[in-house]
Amino acid sequence: MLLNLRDYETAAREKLDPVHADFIAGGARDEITLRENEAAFARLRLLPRVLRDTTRRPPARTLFGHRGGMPVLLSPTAFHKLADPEGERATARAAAAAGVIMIVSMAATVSVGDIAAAAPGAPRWFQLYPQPEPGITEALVARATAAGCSALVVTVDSPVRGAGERNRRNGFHDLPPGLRCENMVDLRAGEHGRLRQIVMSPELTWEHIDRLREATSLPVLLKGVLHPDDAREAVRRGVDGLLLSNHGGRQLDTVPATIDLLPGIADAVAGRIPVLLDGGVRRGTDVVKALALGASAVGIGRPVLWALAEGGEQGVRRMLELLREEIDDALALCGVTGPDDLTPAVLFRPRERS
Ligand SMILES: Cc1cc2nc3c(=O)[nH]c(=O)nc-3n(C[C@H](O)[C@H](O)[C@H](O)COP(=O)(O)O)c2cc1C
Ligand SMILES: CCCCC(=O)C(=O)O
Repeated sequence: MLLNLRDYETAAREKLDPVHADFIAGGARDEITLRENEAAFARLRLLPRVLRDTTRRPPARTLFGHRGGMPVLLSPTAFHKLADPEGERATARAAAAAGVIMIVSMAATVSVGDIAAAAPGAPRWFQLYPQPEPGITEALVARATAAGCSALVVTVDSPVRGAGERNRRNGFHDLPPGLRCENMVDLRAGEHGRLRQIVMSPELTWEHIDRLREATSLPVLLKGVLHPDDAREAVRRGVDGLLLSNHGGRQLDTVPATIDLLPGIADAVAGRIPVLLDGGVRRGTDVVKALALGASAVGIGRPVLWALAEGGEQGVRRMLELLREEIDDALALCGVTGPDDLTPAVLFRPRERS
């Protein structure tokens, strides 16, 4: 029975090639961070208020001009056609129906233009691994802009590709025949959408971010800043937002859970730019915890791919509906009457028991 986000993984595994299921589920190395993301949410305790009339509770927020129905985004994930033949088209339609922003992966198996055509008018952002050659990065930005993307999410936690040992054991190194990284087609001579076209480069520096910001008028968010000093540097350089993420435990293993890093990052940023968070969000209570600790919204990664594999567009729609119901339920039970009630006071701290 599909009662919650975790149930979609079980259902999806019955339909997916086990090698592809491992690609989705897996993390880097010992998968310590992968487990920690969910474990850290589970360790936090909520402390509700009562008798406050919570009839009007959804804290809809405006993010770069988009007022969402719920404070959830689809984090960028590669290769949706591994999960469903419609791939990112199906995801985009489901996101549009739920009124949530889809962050299209640079490694999508449908081009960003075709994704836009599948869900015209829907809010979407584009995720980018900056390429060492500025011309290629700029060509990608041009494709995303032409497809109506309203923000760029630049992934900065990948100077090298994460070491997923499940993929190594399974010999999964590139897309199966017939599938391509469609955003990359015709960008480099002699390459036609193979995964290796997406270069994860140790050469990247803050200057690449400055240059990207000069080349676009779109808001630029950084995905994968974990250190408060880097968060301050991002603000200093005029970055428009942060997506606090450890790549779902797929890059450097043994970094902390994002929810444990959030208070430090929120302090460093001090409200000057929005901070979003992803990693291990599976429950409405996880969303409430992240908002209470200073996130403007949260992203979900794997549950989207599991739901897509389970039931295509309808699967993702239903999964998002379940999450919406859970958020609503958690807010009501916490006694939250509006955004101002979402403060760290919603969280129970044992040492402040009086
Ligand atoms: C199968 C898969 C593919 C991913 N592909 C990308 C990607 O192309 N670009 C990126 O920035 N992050 C990528 N991520 C990381 C997600 O954006 C996100 O940070 C992570 O999945 C959030 O954690 P969660 O899966 O626990 O919700 C990927 C994650 C998964 C599981
Ligand atoms: C170049 C594709 C990378 C996908 C990714 O980021 C991941 O699998 O975590």
